[in-house]
Amino acid sequence: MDPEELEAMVGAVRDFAQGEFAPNAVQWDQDKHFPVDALSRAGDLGLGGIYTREDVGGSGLNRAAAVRIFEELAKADTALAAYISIHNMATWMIDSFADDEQRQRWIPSLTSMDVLASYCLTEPDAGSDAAALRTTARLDGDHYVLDGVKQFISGAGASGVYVVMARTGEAGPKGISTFIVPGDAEGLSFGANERKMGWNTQPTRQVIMDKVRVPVAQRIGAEGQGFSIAMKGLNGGRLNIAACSLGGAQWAYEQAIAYLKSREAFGQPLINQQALVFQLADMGTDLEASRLLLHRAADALDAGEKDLVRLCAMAKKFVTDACFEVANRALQMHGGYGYLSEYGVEKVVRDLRVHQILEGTNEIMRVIVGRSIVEAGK
Ligand SMILES: CC(C)(COP(=O)(O)OP(=O)(O)OC[C@H]1O[C@@H](n2cnc3c(N)ncnc32)[C@H](O)[C@@H]1OP(=O)(O)O)[C@@H](O)C(=O)NCCC(=O)NCCSC(=O)C1=CCCCC1
Repeated sequence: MDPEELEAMVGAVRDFAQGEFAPNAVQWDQDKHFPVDALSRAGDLGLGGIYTREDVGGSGLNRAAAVRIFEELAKADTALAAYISIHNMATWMIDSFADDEQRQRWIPSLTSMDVLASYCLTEPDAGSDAAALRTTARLDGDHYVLDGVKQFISGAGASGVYVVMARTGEAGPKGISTFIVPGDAEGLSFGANERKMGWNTQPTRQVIMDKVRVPVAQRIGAEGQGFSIAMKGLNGGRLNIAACSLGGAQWAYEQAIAYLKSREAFGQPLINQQALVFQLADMGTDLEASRLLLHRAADALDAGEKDLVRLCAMAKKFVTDACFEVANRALQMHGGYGYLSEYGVEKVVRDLRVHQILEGTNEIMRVIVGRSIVEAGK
């Protein structure tokens, strides 16, 4: 896609998100409503397979374009943008690692978002130490039989496709494989919708598998390749989540500037207070630095650079931490109004907080970056 086409696409996404998501986001958040109809319209715009190949209905864009798109979506509803990110991650994993027959079977309905997807790695007793997962997939003739529980699964219950990492062999990362489990599989059930601080425009539930039979053909990649597939999905997922933090924080920052210009105190507009303008200077700098690091990492992922894992982890850690602080400061600048739901800023703060925890905590991002620094000596 040439730069002009990309700008047109980003503009179309902005118009769509501002028209469809932004006017409803606060109410959806209050009602804990997952707007699947709006997601279906996002699918019409090509947002179900942003970096999925075009022959199966994907948009075929690169990761640098994807982070632009997630930033725009998140300005309208950060939590819903984050769900779209997860759907894209799961769709990409099937597109990249399934055989052609499976791609043709599953991907077109995912790229159109007629069917939604969930990514199932975390378990009640295996979060940061993902390679310790205990869900099993036992071979039985031409099927695998899956047993186990997945925790904190976005979209669970509403999704029609679950990309599940399960153990087919030895302990540790080499014994894990990846499966496509359809939402109507016998033996599949879901826990209650979790009550959360934020991310209320998407459901989070356990996915419970009790002797779920899945044809061998629905294993994606080779046996034992599942951990690597899951981590490769997460490299891009971490950038998308960072882009969602950036979009949410950029929106909150612009709201704060407008508020400071309109609000008078002590006989003059608040924007005349240098203490506040200095804060805006820090916030604007952090947003720009976040954007630069995010795009550096996206370019590295696009080019398959040797350091891509380190750069994705750096971007996820830096951007989600910096942008949470920006959004929180924007709330403070609104005074008491920042605490009211109708202003929308407190929703962004609640939504962004979890980005420091999920898709690898920011402590795990430091583990990844630290290991790489020690190994490379720089
Ligand atoms: C980094 C980590 C702590 C490492 O683990 P170990 O030391 O056990 O494994 P180790 O020896 O580092 O590695 C094994 C193989 O795996 C490759 N690989 C690892 N990372 C990556 C990577 N990023 N990209 C490509 N390959 C990777 C590694 O090279 C090795 O392969 P090799 O043996 O050399 O052939 C890993 O477990 C991790 O990251 N946890 C965070 C999980 C975590 O992020 N959840 C998030 C779950 S999803 C989530 O939170 C969601 C929330 C909301 C909804 C969506 C999902």
